[in-house]
Amino acid sequence: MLKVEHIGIAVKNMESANSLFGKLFNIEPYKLEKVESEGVSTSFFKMGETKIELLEAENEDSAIAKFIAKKGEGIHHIAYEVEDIEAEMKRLESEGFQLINKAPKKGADNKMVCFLHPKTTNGVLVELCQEIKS
Ligand SMILES: CC[C@H](C(=O)O)C(=O)SCCNC(=O)CCNC(=O)[C@H](O)C(C)(C)COP(=O)(O)OP(=O)(O)OC[C@H]1O[C@@H](n2cnc3c(N)ncnc32)[C@H](O)[C@@H]1OP(=O)(O)O
Ligand SMILES: [Co+2]
Repeated sequence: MLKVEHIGIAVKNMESANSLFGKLFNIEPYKLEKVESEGVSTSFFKMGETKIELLEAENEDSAIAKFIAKKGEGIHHIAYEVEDIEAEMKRLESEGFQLINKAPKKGADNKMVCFLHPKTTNGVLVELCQEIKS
């Protein structure tokens, strides 16, 4: 794994969260992007070598909606950048980590992603991200 690519934070209202984190960081988000397949809208703040990703649910089936209903707003996941997501998925599965999605899927911010189940990662939802090379 190369670095912490982003930290995902679940928020109820993107507009107010963007305003709050914009004041906190004293910067504007560099990207607002909907990911239909995940039922989320996202907002990214660049923080040095890593990013903060705000996530708002677009529908009640969204993982973010369920998370907020159960746990409230807050840190949702940690994403790591990897060179070769398929190789990492194979390695991690052989190490006993549970893959939530068995194949990489298109995520936000030009990445292919997959998720590891929190019950196999000490309660922290982990996302792997590989940059989609143009
Ligand atoms: C891809 C776009 C973007 C990007 O960066 O590119 C994103 O990051 S999208 C982020 C939103 N999408 C996801 O999170 C997809 C992966 N998540 C899932 O598949 C589910 O949320 C899952 C499997 C983690 C939980 O599923 P579900 O909510 O249906 O089940 P439960 O509520 O029963 O949870 C089971 C168990 O896990 C605990 N849990 C749930 N979410 C989290 C979390 N974010 N962090 C830590 N733990 C979590 C939950 O409390 C349950 O534990 P239990 O002890 O049984 O209460
Ligand atoms: Co993410």
